[in-house]
Amino acid sequence: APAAVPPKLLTLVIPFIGGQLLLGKKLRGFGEGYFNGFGGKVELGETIEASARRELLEEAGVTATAMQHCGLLHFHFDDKPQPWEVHVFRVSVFEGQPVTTDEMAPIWFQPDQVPFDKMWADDIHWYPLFLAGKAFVGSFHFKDTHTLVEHTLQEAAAA
Ligand SMILES: Cc1cc(-c2ccco2)c2oc(N)nc2c1
Repeated sequence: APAAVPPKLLTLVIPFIGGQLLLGKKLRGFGEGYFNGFGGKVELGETIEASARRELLEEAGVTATAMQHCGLLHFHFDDKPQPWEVHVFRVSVFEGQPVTTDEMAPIWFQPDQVPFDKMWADDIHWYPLFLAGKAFVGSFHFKDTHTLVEHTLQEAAAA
């Protein structure tokens, strides 16, 4: 059987505080104008959780003081050989004030105002579970970065 390509590990960190979500608006480069949680690649030698904290500090300028792993999302793409494994974290307390950088503007949203039309196509499926405080596991098959073909999603045992 063809050797499986190990998944690319990524983190996705979303503060959910006082009933509001903090998302980052990409100001330039890949995905300009799109909104997402904060995150990126897990580097060699760092734990997934340490990577999540680092990304939140680098991208939003705040330090997570209460954070829980709440989701595991697997992605595979028709146009990429390597699958992606995204670890989603909910931050309920952070220290500091969110900072706008030249790359990213942090913006607070009411749950019913999340701009799904300017977000990854998988988000509209799992955000309801995230907002309900659930833990979840999902698998998403993308044709390319913008085209979601099919997905499965389950609530998981409490994180
Ligand atoms: C394939 C993929 C990757 C990411 C991602 C962002 C940061 C780290 O991984 C996603 O984020 C969302 N919301 N959907 C996503 C799909």
